[in-house]
Amino acid sequence: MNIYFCGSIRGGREDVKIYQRIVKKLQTYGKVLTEHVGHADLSEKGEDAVLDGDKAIHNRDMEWLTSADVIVAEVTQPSLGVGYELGRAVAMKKRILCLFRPSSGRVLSAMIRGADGGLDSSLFQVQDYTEEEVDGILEKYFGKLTKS
Ligand SMILES: O=c1[nH]c(=O)n([C@H]2C[C@H](O)[C@@H](COP(=O)(O)O)O2)cc1CO
Repeated sequence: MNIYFCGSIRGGREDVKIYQRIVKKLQTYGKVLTEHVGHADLSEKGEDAVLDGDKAIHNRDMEWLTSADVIVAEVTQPSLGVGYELGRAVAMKKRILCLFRPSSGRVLSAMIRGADGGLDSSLFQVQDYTEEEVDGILEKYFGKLTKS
């Protein structure tokens, strides 16, 4: 299974430890295409090693998104890139799980919270969580996915 993980980079790296934890768990279910999002040494400048810069990052990520079976996004730290990826993924009719921590004190964008399809089986789901709960939430989500 190809998994595309979204997390803030230029939007700020405050949550990188949580991204790392999520990526590690996701790797037990399949190939995480965007593993770099969880790397502690990736700063909010973004990936600078890519030769063609931002265009190459965008085009590579859109290819990965197209090939993904499921998208998991940590949406607590607001990020234009993550919002864009989610919009593109919705247009591609991908299966999407968004994870948000209310303990951050932030209020999630209505454009994300409001996109939740409601039913457990819906393509777009938003799940509020605390860090301790994240492994269990992913186990439940991927448990259902692999059965369907
Ligand atoms: O260097 C990068 N590499 C990369 O893969 N991205 C993608 C993956 C992340 O889920 C998302 C982060 O967007 P932003 O940088 O606007 O926070 O965009 C974004 C950047 C920098 O914008």
